[in-house]
Amino acid sequence: MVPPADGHDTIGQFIPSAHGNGLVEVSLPGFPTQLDDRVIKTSKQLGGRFHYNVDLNAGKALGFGWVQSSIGHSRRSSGATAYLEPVLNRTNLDVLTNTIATRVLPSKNSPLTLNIVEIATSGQPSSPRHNITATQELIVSAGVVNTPHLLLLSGIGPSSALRTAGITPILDLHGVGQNFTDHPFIPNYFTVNSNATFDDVLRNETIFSANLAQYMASGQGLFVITPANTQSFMRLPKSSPLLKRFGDPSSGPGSGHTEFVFMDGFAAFGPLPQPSTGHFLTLATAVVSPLSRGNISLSTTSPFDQPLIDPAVLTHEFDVGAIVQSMKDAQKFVSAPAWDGFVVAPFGDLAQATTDELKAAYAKKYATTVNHPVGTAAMSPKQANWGVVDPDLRVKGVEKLRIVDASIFPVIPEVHPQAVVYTVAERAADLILRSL
Ligand SMILES: Cc1cc2nc3c(=O)[nH]c(=O)nc-3n(C[C@H](O)[C@H](O)[C@H](O)COP(=O)(O)OP(=O)(O)OC[C@H]3O[C@@H](n4cnc5c(N)ncnc54)[C@H](O)[C@@H]3O)c2cc1C
Repeated sequence: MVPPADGHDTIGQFIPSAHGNGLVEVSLPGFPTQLDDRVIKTSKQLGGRFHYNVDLNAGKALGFGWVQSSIGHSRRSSGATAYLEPVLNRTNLDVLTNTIATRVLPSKNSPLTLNIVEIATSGQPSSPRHNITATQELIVSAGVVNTPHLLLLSGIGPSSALRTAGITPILDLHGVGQNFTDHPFIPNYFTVNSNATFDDVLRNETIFSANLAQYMASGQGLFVITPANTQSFMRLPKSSPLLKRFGDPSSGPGSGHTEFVFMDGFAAFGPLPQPSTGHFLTLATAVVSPLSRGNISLSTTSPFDQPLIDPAVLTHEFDVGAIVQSMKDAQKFVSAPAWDGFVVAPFGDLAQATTDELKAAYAKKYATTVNHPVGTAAMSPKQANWGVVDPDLRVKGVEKLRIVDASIFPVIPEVHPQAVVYTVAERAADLILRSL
């Protein structure tokens, strides 16, 4: 945890002892918005399911509190900046840019050993192809969409679907590309009585350029934030009929079912563009323990064509019911006294979404994903007949091929996934070292 960009006093905004000094830099919001105090005050006033949580990353994820972002010294801190850049001068490391892996290939059929990667060195369909053979093992980390894409192109996946797509199967592994899970997300828009939202920054090129210039020159101002400074994770009410009907899909009583993210302006998620006039609050709500499952499949046999992605957003009734509950919770939250004189009214279709049925229709119209997909090469127990990798992240039924990315998550975490991806990667590094 490093100081926020604006250097403000963070006492009471996080629990220092819950944070270490790892490689990825994390900080609290470095530019205040007019929503921040209102959110914190309301959560302290309402309590219960809406309670304040001083540090959402200190082991108890429920409640309302400050967003912690992987931002250090006003810049994004990431796997690239924290882990890769510092070791780029190592003699045993080569990074090939503008290069894509097009297939993994066997060096031996019995036992099936997949330790050759075919690459296209200029990243174009016409690029020359080269094969690189790993002496130890291949590690695929192409992400939730492209890891299953690469496996399917290589003939690893559901055999009948592969044959239909024109690929000769080399390993019948049904889980490849299945179990796609993401957090469905909707914007709840409210008109507000304020000229200080970020709406005019997005509408007016001069104001936008001034904000950008300030950020570039000093690392300060609006562009230093994500732009959400506060958020929450909430449980459904204990009496919710959804829990009775579907059981509890979360990982336990300390984990959320829904999330709120507060943005000080019109965030154009979903089908509606930013209106040309007016000032807004976007209270985005998400389901973080969804039961809908989508999939990734081949559109063609070319590695240069995107695969088909079916995110299956809000296709399970639990998810629809939970997002409707989040909309009611959002309305209750912004009706608290701290918002008096600021929030004017629900905006657009939300104003008409007065019943559960109409809220569900609104959610289906406006839903998108939070870009938190996981699960398309899921980890399962060693003997399980489902899943794609064993607990040591080795691909089932294959030698010398491991997967390390968010595709191996069997279930979606009820939080944002970046830190969990890094945790998996750290664990994988230990497993790989131990196996050498
Ligand atoms: C717009 C957006 C916003 C997000 N915001 C947040 C957030 O605020 N907080 C949070 O926790 N999470 C966020 N996420 C989610 C987070 O970024 C992902 O969960 C995480 O990056 C997944 O890591 P990964 O290693 O599985 O895959 P990735 O980070 O996607 O890495 C895969 C890598 O493989 C490369 N690759 C793919 N195919 C090939 C190929 N064939 N050959 C060679 N290389 C290939 C890609 O270029 C990429 O570099 C966001 C995601 C998006 C898209």
